[in-house]
Amino acid sequence: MRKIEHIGIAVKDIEASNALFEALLGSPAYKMEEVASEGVRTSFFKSGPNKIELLEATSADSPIAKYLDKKGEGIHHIAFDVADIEAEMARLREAGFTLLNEVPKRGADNKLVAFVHPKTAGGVLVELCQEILEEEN
Ligand SMILES: CC[C@H](C(=O)O)C(=O)SCCNC(=O)CCNC(=O)[C@H](O)C(C)(C)COP(=O)(O)OP(=O)(O)OC[C@H]1O[C@@H](n2cnc3c(N)ncnc32)[C@H](O)[C@@H]1OP(=O)(O)O
Ligand SMILES: [Co+2]
Repeated sequence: MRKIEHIGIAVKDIEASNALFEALLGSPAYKMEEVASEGVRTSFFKSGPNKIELLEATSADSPIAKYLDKKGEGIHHIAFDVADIEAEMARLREAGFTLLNEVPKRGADNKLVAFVHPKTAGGVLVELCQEILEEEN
Protein backbone atom coordinates (compact mmCIF):
# COMPACT_ATOMS: atom_id res chain seq x y z
CA MET A 1 0.00 0.00 0.00
CA ARG A 2 1.79 3.12 -1.20
CA LYS A 3 -0.54 5.77 0.17
CA ILE A 4 -4.18 6.57 0.88
CA GLU A 5 -5.72 7.14 -2.58
CA HIS A 6 -9.07 8.49 -1.39
CA ILE A 7 -11.58 8.47 1.43
CA GLY A 8 -15.05 7.35 0.24
CA ILE A 9 -18.06 9.08 1.79
CA ALA A 10 -21.64 7.82 1.30
CA VAL A 11 -24.13 10.62 0.65
CA LYS A 12 -27.88 10.71 -0.03
CA ASP A 13 -27.88 13.68 -2.43
CA ILE A 14 -24.60 14.25 -4.26
CA GLU A 15 -25.56 17.71 -5.56
CA ALA A 16 -26.28 18.94 -2.03
CA SER A 17 -23.13 17.22 -0.71
CA ASN A 18 -21.03 18.74 -3.52
CA ALA A 19 -22.04 22.19 -2.23
CA LEU A 20 -21.32 21.19 1.37
CA PHE A 21 -17.85 19.77 0.61
CA GLU A 22 -16.99 22.71 -1.65
CA ALA A 23 -17.75 24.99 1.33
CA LEU A 24 -15.79 22.70 3.66
CA LEU A 25 -12.72 22.19 1.42
CA GLY A 26 -12.73 25.60 -0.25
CA SER A 27 -12.69 24.23 -3.82
CA PRO A 28 -15.25 22.52 -6.07
CA ALA A 29 -15.34 18.87 -7.17
CA TYR A 30 -12.79 18.35 -9.95
CA LYS A 31 -14.79 15.57 -11.59
CA MET A 32 -18.06 13.67 -11.41
CA GLU A 33 -18.34 10.15 -12.78
CA GLU A 34 -20.99 7.42 -12.78
CA VAL A 35 -19.83 3.82 -12.28
CA ALA A 36 -22.92 1.88 -13.40
CA SER A 37 -21.36 -1.48 -12.46
CA GLU A 38 -21.21 -0.32 -8.84
CA GLY A 39 -24.56 1.49 -8.88
CA VAL A 40 -22.90 4.74 -7.87
CA ARG A 41 -22.46 8.33 -8.99
CA THR A 42 -19.25 9.83 -7.63
CA SER A 43 -17.69 13.24 -7.27
CA PHE A 44 -14.03 13.82 -6.45
CA PHE A 45 -12.48 16.65 -4.46
CA LYS A 46 -8.81 17.40 -3.87
CA SER A 47 -7.53 18.36 -0.45
CA GLY A 48 -3.83 19.06 -0.97
CA PRO A 49 -2.34 15.71 -2.13
CA ASN A 50 -5.42 13.82 -0.86
CA LYS A 51 -8.79 13.04 -2.42
CA ILE A 52 -12.33 12.79 -1.15
CA GLU A 53 -14.82 10.66 -3.09
CA LEU A 54 -18.53 11.30 -2.55
CA LEU A 55 -20.77 8.39 -3.50
CA GLU A 56 -24.51 8.48 -4.22
CA ALA A 57 -26.51 5.33 -5.00
CA THR A 58 -27.98 5.15 -8.51
CA SER A 59 -29.98 1.97 -7.86
CA ALA A 60 -31.81 0.38 -4.95
CA ASP A 61 -29.41 -2.58 -4.97
CA SER A 62 -26.31 -0.39 -4.88
CA PRO A 63 -23.95 -1.15 -1.97
CA ILE A 64 -24.23 2.55 -1.14
CA ALA A 65 -28.05 2.35 -0.92
CA LYS A 66 -27.77 -0.55 1.53
CA TYR A 67 -25.10 1.25 3.53
CA LEU A 68 -27.17 4.45 3.77
CA ASP A 69 -30.27 2.50 4.85
CA LYS A 70 -28.26 0.82 7.59
CA LYS A 71 -25.79 3.49 8.77
CA GLY A 72 -26.76 6.78 7.13
CA GLU A 73 -24.32 9.25 5.57
CA GLY A 74 -20.65 9.13 6.51
CA ILE A 75 -17.24 7.66 5.81
CA HIS A 76 -17.79 4.50 3.76
CA HIS A 77 -14.31 3.23 2.82
CA ILE A 78 -10.61 3.95 2.71
CA ALA A 79 -8.91 3.41 -0.66
CA PHE A 80 -5.19 2.69 -0.94
CA ASP A 81 -2.99 3.22 -3.99
CA VAL A 82 -1.13 0.03 -4.96
CA ALA A 83 1.48 -0.56 -7.66
CA ASP A 84 0.33 -4.10 -8.54
CA ILE A 85 -3.27 -4.84 -7.51
CA GLU A 86 -3.10 -8.56 -8.39
CA ALA A 87 0.03 -9.02 -6.24
CA GLU A 88 -1.55 -7.03 -3.38
CA MET A 89 -4.72 -9.15 -3.57
CA ALA A 90 -2.63 -12.32 -3.39
CA ARG A 91 -0.64 -10.94 -0.43
CA LEU A 92 -3.81 -10.03 1.44
CA ARG A 93 -5.48 -13.40 0.75
CA GLU A 94 -2.32 -15.11 2.00
CA ALA A 95 -2.49 -12.93 5.13
CA GLY A 96 -6.06 -14.08 5.81
CA PHE A 97 -8.08 -11.12 4.55
CA THR A 98 -11.28 -11.76 2.57
CA LEU A 99 -11.32 -10.16 -0.88
CA LEU A 100 -14.75 -9.23 -2.19
CA ASN A 101 -13.85 -9.80 -5.80
CA GLU A 102 -11.87 -12.58 -7.49
CA VAL A 103 -10.25 -10.24 -9.98
CA PRO A 104 -9.83 -6.45 -10.11
CA LYS A 105 -12.66 -4.46 -11.72
CA ARG A 106 -12.91 -1.05 -13.36
CA GLY A 107 -13.51 1.67 -10.81
CA ALA A 108 -13.84 5.45 -11.00
CA ASP A 109 -11.09 7.97 -11.74
CA ASN A 110 -9.25 5.66 -14.17
CA LYS A 111 -8.48 2.89 -11.68
CA LEU A 112 -8.59 -0.88 -11.38
CA VAL A 113 -10.12 -1.64 -7.97
CA ALA A 114 -10.76 -4.46 -5.51
CA PHE A 115 -12.30 -4.51 -2.04
CA VAL A 116 -11.44 -6.23 1.26
CA HIS A 117 -14.35 -7.34 3.43
CA PRO A 118 -14.67 -4.97 6.42
CA LYS A 119 -15.33 -7.87 8.79
CA THR A 120 -11.75 -9.07 8.12
CA ALA A 121 -10.20 -5.57 8.22
CA GLY A 122 -11.11 -4.29 11.65
CA GLY A 123 -14.51 -2.99 10.60
CA VAL A 124 -13.11 -0.91 7.75
CA LEU A 125 -14.09 -1.41 4.12
CA VAL A 126 -10.76 -1.22 2.28
CA GLU A 127 -10.44 -0.52 -1.43
CA LEU A 128 -7.29 -1.21 -3.46
CA CYS A 129 -6.70 1.11 -6.42
CA GLN A 130 -4.20 0.72 -9.27
CA GLU A 131 -3.89 3.56 -11.77
CA ILE A 132 -4.74 2.43 -15.33
CA LEU A 133 -1.91 3.68 -17.51
CA GLU A 134 -2.80 5.29 -20.87
CA GLU A 135 -1.62 2.39 -23.08
CA GLU A 136 -3.72 -0.02 -20.94
CA ASN A 137 -6.96 1.88 -21.65
C1 LIG B 1 -15.72 1.43 -7.76
C2 LIG B 1 -16.20 2.83 -7.78
C3 LIG B 1 -15.68 3.63 -6.60
C4 LIG B 1 -14.16 3.78 -6.71
O1 LIG B 1 -13.55 4.32 -5.77
O2 LIG B 1 -13.64 3.44 -7.80
C5 LIG B 1 -16.04 3.02 -5.27
O3 LIG B 1 -15.40 3.21 -4.27
S1 LIG B 1 -17.50 2.10 -5.30
C6 LIG B 1 -17.90 1.87 -3.57
C7 LIG B 1 -19.15 1.05 -3.48
N1 LIG B 1 -18.88 -0.35 -3.76
C8 LIG B 1 -18.58 -1.18 -2.73
O4 LIG B 1 -18.63 -0.84 -1.57
C9 LIG B 1 -18.22 -2.60 -3.14
C10 LIG B 1 -17.75 -3.41 -1.94
N2 LIG B 1 -18.80 -3.51 -0.94
C11 LIG B 1 -19.55 -4.65 -0.82
O5 LIG B 1 -19.35 -5.65 -1.51
C12 LIG B 1 -20.63 -4.65 0.24
O6 LIG B 1 -20.98 -3.31 0.53
C13 LIG B 1 -20.20 -5.36 1.57
C14 LIG B 1 -19.87 -6.83 1.28
C15 LIG B 1 -19.01 -4.66 2.22
C16 LIG B 1 -21.39 -5.30 2.54
O7 LIG B 1 -22.49 -5.81 1.84
P1 LIG B 1 -23.59 -6.71 2.60
O8 LIG B 1 -24.68 -7.01 1.60
O9 LIG B 1 -22.91 -7.83 3.29
O10 LIG B 1 -24.19 -5.65 3.62
P2 LIG B 1 -24.40 -5.81 5.16
O11 LIG B 1 -25.02 -4.54 5.61
O12 LIG B 1 -25.09 -7.10 5.47
O13 LIG B 1 -22.90 -5.84 5.72
C17 LIG B 1 -22.29 -6.98 6.27
C18 LIG B 1 -21.46 -6.49 7.44
O14 LIG B 1 -20.45 -5.55 6.97
C19 LIG B 1 -20.67 -4.28 7.59
N3 LIG B 1 -20.41 -3.26 6.59
C20 LIG B 1 -21.06 -3.09 5.41
N4 LIG B 1 -20.54 -2.04 4.73
C21 LIG B 1 -19.55 -1.54 5.50
C22 LIG B 1 -18.63 -0.47 5.37
N5 LIG B 1 -18.65 0.32 4.27
N6 LIG B 1 -17.73 -0.23 6.35
C23 LIG B 1 -17.71 -1.03 7.46
N7 LIG B 1 -18.56 -2.08 7.68
C24 LIG B 1 -19.46 -2.32 6.69
C25 LIG B 1 -22.11 -4.26 8.05
O15 LIG B 1 -22.27 -3.38 9.12
C26 LIG B 1 -22.31 -5.72 8.45
O16 LIG B 1 -21.72 -5.93 9.70
P3 LIG B 1 -22.66 -6.31 10.96
O17 LIG B 1 -21.74 -6.40 12.12
O18 LIG B 1 -23.31 -7.62 10.57
O19 LIG B 1 -23.65 -5.18 11.03
CO1 LIG C 1 -13.69 4.40 -3.75
